Amino acid sequence: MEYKIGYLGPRGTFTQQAAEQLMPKNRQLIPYPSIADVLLAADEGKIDAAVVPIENSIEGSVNLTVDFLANQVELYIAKEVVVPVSHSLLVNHGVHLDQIQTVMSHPQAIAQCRHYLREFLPNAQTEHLQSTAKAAEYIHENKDRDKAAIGTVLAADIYDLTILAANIQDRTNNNTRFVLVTKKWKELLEYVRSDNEPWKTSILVTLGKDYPGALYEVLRSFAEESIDLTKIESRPTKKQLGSYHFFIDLHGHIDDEKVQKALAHVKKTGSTVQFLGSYQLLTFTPLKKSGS
Ligand SMILES: O=C(O)C(=O)Cc1ccccc1
Repeated sequence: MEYKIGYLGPRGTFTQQAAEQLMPKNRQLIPYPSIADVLLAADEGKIDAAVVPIENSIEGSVNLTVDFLANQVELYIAKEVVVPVSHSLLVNHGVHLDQIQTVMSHPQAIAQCRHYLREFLPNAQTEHLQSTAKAAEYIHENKDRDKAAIGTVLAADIYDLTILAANIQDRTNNNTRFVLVTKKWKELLEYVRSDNEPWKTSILVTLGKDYPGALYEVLRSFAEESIDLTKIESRPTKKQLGSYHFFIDLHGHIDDEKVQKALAHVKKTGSTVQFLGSYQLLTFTPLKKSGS
């Protein structure tokens, strides 16, 4: 069995590196031009699963991914991986820093390199593209001599670019969480599960009606079962201003008795619970060839 795994492409993205490790065997990796495209392809059954970034240690949630999983598609997280993100400034061969007028990349990559850009390219414009590798591919194809891309060391190799500066991110501890999401959750879970890694579960809670202590009641349900929450984040429901739902990550598997008990209690308080997946963390192995 070969699984079709889509990822935010083109070749040379951080997402590709995550995808390679999330599904090391029996898979065909297929690049998609945007997060929306790859999630919709998985939702429509054109591919078996998608790999997308979901959260960054500096910039926070990747809202597009989180909102899609909540509202637009029915996909479940089967595995996660945390990838250390190191950005490089990529140019066509022979281009110098003082020639660069535009820096192109994924918005999060540009945001993560603000200090470098302010110090070394204070007059350059920035341009947002769908991914870091798209920017690298663009300047390669157009042979631009006044543009640079922020991207991976891998992209420099693929698109035949020079690394003008490496490790240009503001913080050395720049990590991004990527998830493997699928409609075939049970099947893929069997495939990617590891023996002794603890489980996490992601859910989306929508409060039934707004009354004092509604969120407190939800949180109490988990506290009473001694369930550890690792993340809680509110996002607008997009239905009306001031209406939110809550993304909650917790320790445990959806089938655990205490998780079931806590969720039953949450529902009893009038809130709804949308399951987003139970999954384990894969430990990322850094590439041998790296920019550092
Ligand atoms: O564009 C990429 O290479 C991605 O995989 C998305 C991304 C962008 C910036 C930081 C982490 C992931």
